Amino acid sequence: MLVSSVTLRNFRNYKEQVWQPHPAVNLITGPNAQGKTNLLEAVYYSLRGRSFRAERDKDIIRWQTEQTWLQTKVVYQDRHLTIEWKIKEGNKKLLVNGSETPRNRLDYLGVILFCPEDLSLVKGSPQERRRFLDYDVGPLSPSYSGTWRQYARVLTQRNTLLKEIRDRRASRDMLEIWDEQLFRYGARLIYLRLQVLSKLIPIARRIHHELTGGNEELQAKYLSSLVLEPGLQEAQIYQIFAAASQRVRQSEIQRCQTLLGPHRDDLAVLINGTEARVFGSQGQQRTVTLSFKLSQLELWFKEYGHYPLLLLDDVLFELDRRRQTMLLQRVLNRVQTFITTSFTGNIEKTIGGAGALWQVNDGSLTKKEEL
Ligand SMILES: Nc1ncnc2c1ncn2[C@@H]1O[C@H](COP(=O)(O)OP(=O)(O)OP(=O)(O)O)[C@@H](O)[C@H]1O
Repeated sequence: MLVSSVTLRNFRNYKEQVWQPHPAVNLITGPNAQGKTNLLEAVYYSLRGRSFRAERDKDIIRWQTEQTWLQTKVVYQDRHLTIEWKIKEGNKKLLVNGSETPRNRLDYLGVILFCPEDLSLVKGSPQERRRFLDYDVGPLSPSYSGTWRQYARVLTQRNTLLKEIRDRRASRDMLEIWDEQLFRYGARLIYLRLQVLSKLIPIARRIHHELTGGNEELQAKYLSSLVLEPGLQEAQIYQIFAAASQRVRQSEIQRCQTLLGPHRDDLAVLINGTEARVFGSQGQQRTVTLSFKLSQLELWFKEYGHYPLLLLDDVLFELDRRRQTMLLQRVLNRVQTFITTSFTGNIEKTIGGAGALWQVNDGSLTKKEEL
C-alpha cells in the first residue's frame, strides 16, 4: 500500500498544502512546533477517521476556520483510491472515489503508528496498555474497531444507568437491556484480542530475541478481569462474562461503574521471566515496544499480503544507533515510512537512495533533497 499524495486544507497549522510523499522513507525535519506531527496526524486521520492525539475533531480544524478538508490518494493492490474527509465541528463526512462511505470501510488500509506515548507500553498504567490493545493489537483484526465503538457506546449508557439505579431513578431490571449487548460486544473484543495476540506474541518474541542479540526472552500475557482458560470460544467468554457480572452487580450499582470487561483488562510483559513493568530499564522498555511494532508490520503482511504504512513520530532518535539501523533495514524498500524528527543525526546515510528529506516551517512543507 502506498500513499501517493496528501492535500491538507485548514488542517491544524496548514492552510493549503499539497504533498507527494516518497514511496519509501520520508524524513520530515524542522524546528519544534512547526507542523511535523500535524502531517503524520493528517495521514493517520485519512486512513483511520480519527486523530491519534486530538480528543475532539474540533481541535484539528485550523483556528479561525470552520472546516477541514483532507484528500489522500492511495494505491492499494493496483487500485487507486481517493479518500476525502470533510470535517466540521460535530459533523464529518468520508468520500471514497467521490461516493460517501462509512468510515470502517477503510479498516483494511493498515497504518502503524509509533509515537512517544507508546514508550509507556511497559512501564505505564494499565490504561496505556489498553491503548496498545485497542489501537495496535485490535486493528489487526478487521471487525475490531466497529465492535470497539459499539462496546464503548454500551459501556457509557450502562454506567449512566447504574448511577440512575443507585439514585433510585431507574429500576434494576433495566440493566438487562444493556447487559446483553455488553456481554456480546465485550466477549467479541476479548476473543479478537486473544486471537491476534496468539499470532503477534510469537513474532514479537523472535524479533526481540534478534534485537537483543539473543540476550533477552520476551513474554507477554493477556490479563483479563474475567477468569479465562486458554482456547475459549467467543460464546464461552460470553457465558463467563454474564455469570461473573451477576456476582458484582451490587458493587457496580454502589460505584456506578461497570467493573468487569475488556475495558478493565491489561497485558503483562516479562523479560527473562521477570515483570518488565517493575524491573525493566528504559532501554529494555524501548526495545520491547519496538519488537511489538515490528511484529505488527510482519503480522499485517502475513494476514493481508501487503505492508501497512509506518509512522514514526519523534521516536527514531529515542532508540540507540544499532536499533535505529535494525529498524530501518527492516522497512527500507518494503514499507512506506514517515519519520518526524527535529534532528537527523546523519541517519540520511542509512536511508541512502531510498527516500526524501522534507523540511517543515510554520505550516509549510518543502522538499530539501532526495536521499
Ligand atoms: N487547530 C490548529 N490550528 C492552527 N494551528 C494549530 C492547531 N493545532 C495546533 N496548531 C499549531 O501546530 C503547531 C504544532 O505542530 P506539531 O505538533 O506538528 O509540531 P512539531 O513540528 O511536530 O513539533 P515538535 O518537534 O515539537 O514535536 C503549533 O505551532 C500549534 O500552535
